[in-house]
Amino acid sequence: MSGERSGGVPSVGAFDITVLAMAKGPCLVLLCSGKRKSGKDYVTDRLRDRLGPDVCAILRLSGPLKEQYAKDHGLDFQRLLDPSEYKEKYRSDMIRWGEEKRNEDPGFFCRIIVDGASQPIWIVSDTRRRSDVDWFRSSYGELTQTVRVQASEATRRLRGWAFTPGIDDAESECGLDHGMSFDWTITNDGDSEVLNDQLDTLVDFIKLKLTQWEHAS
Ligand SMILES: Nc1ncnc2c1ncn2[C@@H]1O[C@H](COP(=O)(O)OP(=O)(O)O)[C@@H](O)[C@H]1O
Ligand SMILES: C[C@@](O)(CCOP(=O)(O)OP(=O)(O)O)CC(=O)O
Repeated sequence: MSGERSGGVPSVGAFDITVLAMAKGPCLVLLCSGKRKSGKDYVTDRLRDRLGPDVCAILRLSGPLKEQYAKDHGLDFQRLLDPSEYKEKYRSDMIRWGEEKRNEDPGFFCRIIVDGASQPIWIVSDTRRRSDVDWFRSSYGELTQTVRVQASEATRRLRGWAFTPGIDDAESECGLDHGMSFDWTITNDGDSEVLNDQLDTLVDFIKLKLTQWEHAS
């Protein structure tokens, strides 16, 4: 169940849970959002560390977006994935490019990232727009839960953030600021004990859902 591996080979438990997830669909879809440098990637990575990669998939809407944008513009896809200045240089144009795609088809990136996900717990690490939330809610209904990662501007500045007009005041950063009530809010201001306590509570909830899901016919 925990996805433990022995000698690099998936355990029977891990295999079973994958088969179950492929047959039943996901157990829980966590839609994670937060401002730049709030720690969305950090927090979602820590959640997956606790649950194990056989149980938990991190799905990034920006993954297929960056991949196609990199191909079209002759850029280094891997470098666009890092929390680096390279990504920041292209962010504004990637936003414009992604919005063109979403305007044609709001589910475009959502469908790509869920395709083939074989784990029961899905964490979408970068939900930014109401259309993303709407797509997941209409596709997975009550399996969806929203998670907001929160950090103060001071903390985000320490992590390299600086307010950039056209980005920090646009839909990409502000699309979920109003009209949403989040199921979970994780405060990630640098105190690891505070963060761990919040993750413990969320992981307990996820494990409970997993147990119910495994035993439901
Ligand atoms: N609780 C934390 N402890 C240590 N470093 C953190 C923490 N949260 C975020 N960071 C670091 O801050 C930077 C920005 O975090 P990241 O997860 O990339 O933010 P986002 O995905 O929201 O832009 C990264 O270098 C990350 O490792
Ligand atoms: C064009 C983007 O997808 C770029 C997002 O890149 P990341 O998801 O890596 O960003 P942060 O983690 O918040 O720094 C934004 C969008 O509006 O789609």
